[in-house]
Amino acid sequence: MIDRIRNLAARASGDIIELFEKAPDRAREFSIHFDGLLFDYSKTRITHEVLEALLEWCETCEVAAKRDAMFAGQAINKTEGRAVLHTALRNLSAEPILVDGRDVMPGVLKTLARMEGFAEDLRAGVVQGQGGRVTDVVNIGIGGSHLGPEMATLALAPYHDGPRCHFVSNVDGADIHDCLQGLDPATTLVIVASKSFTTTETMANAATARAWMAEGVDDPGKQFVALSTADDKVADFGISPERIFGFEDWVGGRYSMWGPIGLAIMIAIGPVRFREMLEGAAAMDRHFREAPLPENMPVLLALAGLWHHQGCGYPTRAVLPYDQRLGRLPAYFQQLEMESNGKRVSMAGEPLDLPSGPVVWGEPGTNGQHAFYQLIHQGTQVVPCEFMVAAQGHEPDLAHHHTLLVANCLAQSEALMRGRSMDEARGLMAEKGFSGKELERQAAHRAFPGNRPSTTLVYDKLTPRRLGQIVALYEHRVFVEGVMLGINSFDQWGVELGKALAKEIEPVLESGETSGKDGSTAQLVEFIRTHRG
Ligand SMILES: O=P(O)(O)OC[C@H]1O[C@](O)(CO)[C@@H](O)[C@@H]1O
Repeated sequence: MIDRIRNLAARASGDIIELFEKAPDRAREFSIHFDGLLFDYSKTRITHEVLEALLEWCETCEVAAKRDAMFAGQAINKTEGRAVLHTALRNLSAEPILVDGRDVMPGVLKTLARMEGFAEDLRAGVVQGQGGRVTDVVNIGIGGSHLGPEMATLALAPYHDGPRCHFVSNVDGADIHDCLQGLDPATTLVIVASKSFTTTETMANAATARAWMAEGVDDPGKQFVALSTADDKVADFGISPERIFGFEDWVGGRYSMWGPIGLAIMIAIGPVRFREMLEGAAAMDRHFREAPLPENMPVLLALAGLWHHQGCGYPTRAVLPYDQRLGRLPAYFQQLEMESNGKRVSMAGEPLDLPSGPVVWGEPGTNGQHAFYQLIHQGTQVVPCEFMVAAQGHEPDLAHHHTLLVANCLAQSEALMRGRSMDEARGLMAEKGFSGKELERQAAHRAFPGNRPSTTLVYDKLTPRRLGQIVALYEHRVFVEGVMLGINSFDQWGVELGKALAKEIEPVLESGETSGKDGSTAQLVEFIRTHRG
C-alpha cells in the first residue's frame, strides 16, 4: 500500500499552483467544514488519485473498526493492557461506556460534579485559604499533567474570571522559585497534578511548595489539592481524600486535560465554560465516529500528515497557530504526537516497516516568520506547514491587528505555494539596476522554489468550544496515524530509560564515584562537581 502512495508522490509532477489552474473547484474539493471549522488541504499535492489511495490504505488498516473499539472501551492499549477512554471524560450525554462490563460514566460524571462544586466554591470565596480568599492557584505537574492545562488556560485567557493560575513543571528550581516569588502562601492553592504521583519532577516541586506553604500557614495540607489515580500515595503526601480528584488508568497523561487534570482550566474560566470546551470535544468525537471516512476531518488531517511524512518523505511538520493565545499549542502537540507515535516497533513488537511519526515543532505566527520561516521558504528541506487562524479576534478595538495577523497567515501559505521564479527575481534585480553575472547572483538569492505544501485550519473565534474541537481533532488525527503505522499510540516506554539513569546518576553527582560510567559521562560529572561551588 505504502509503495503505491510513494510512487504517486514520486510521480507527482507540475506545481501545486497548477492543480488550482486545472481544477477551479480544487479549494472546495480538498477542504472540509465542520461546526465552525474549515480545514483546507488544497495547497498540497494531494489529488483525487492520491486521496483515493490514502483512503484505501486507511480502510485496509481497519481504522473505523479500531476507532469503534476505542470508543467502546476495549483494551486497545495492548502493552499496558488498558482501555483508552479520554473520550468518556467529555461524554456529557452519559451514554454508558463499559470497561470490563462496568459502566464508567457514573464515576466520570460524579467526579466532574465534584470538580465543579470545588471550582465554584473556590471562585466564590466559599473555599478559602488560611489568609482569606484564594487569589492564586499553582498547578504543579509535568508532561500531560501540565501541558494541557497550561495550553488551554492561556488559550482561553479572554474568559478568565477566577483566581490567577500559574504553572510549574520543570525540576529546575528556577521554575518553582520564580513562580512562588511574590505569591502569598496564605491565599494560594497548590494543585499537585500527577497521574502516578511518583514523577520525580512533580514530587520534588510539590515538596518544595509544601515547605514554602508551611512558612506561611499553620496547616499546609489544607491548601493542597491532588489530581491523581494513586489515592494511597496522595494520602501519604498528606492531602485529605475530599481534596483528591481521581481518575482511572484508561486516561493517558497526554489525553487528560478533559478530566481532573483540567481543574486549573475550570478554576480559571468557570465550570460552565469548561463544559463548553468538553461539548466542543464531544462534537468532534461524534463527527469522528459518524462521518464517512472521506468526509471525516480527523481522518483527512491524518491522511494529509501521512501523505507528507510517509509518502513524500518530509521528516518534520510545523504547527503554526496565528493566534498568540495558542502559544503553547505546538508544545502540547509535540507531546501528543511524538509521545504517541514516536515508536520503533509495531503492536506485535516487530520493527516498523515505515518511519514512525514525524518531528512536530512550531511557534505562533507572526513571530515564527521573523525566526525560522527563512528555512521553510528557501531551505533545502521541505517542511509541511499546518497553519491555524481565527476569523475574529477577541479585541474588537484592535480589529486592525487581527486583519494584519490573518493577512500574514494567508500570505505565508500563498508564498510557500507560489514561490518566486528565477525570471521574476531577475526582473526585480533588473529594476534595481543589476545586470550580467551580478544580476544572476543576486536573483538566485531572491528566488523561492515555491511548491511547498501547507494546510490551513480556520475557525470563527477561539472560544472554549472551538478549543475543545481543535484539540480533539488532533487527538483523533494521532489515533488514525498511529493505527495506519501499526503503532500503539497510547504507551510511552521510551521515556523510562532516561528516568532510570537519572536515578542512578543522582548519587554519583554527590559521591563522584564514576566507575562503570562511560568516559563522557564521567568527565561531565567531574566538571560539574568541580564547578558547582
Ligand atoms: O502525570 P504523571 O504520572 O506525573 O506523568 C507525567 C508525564 O510523564 C510521562 O509519563 C512521561 O514521562 C507522560 O506520559 C506523563 O504525561
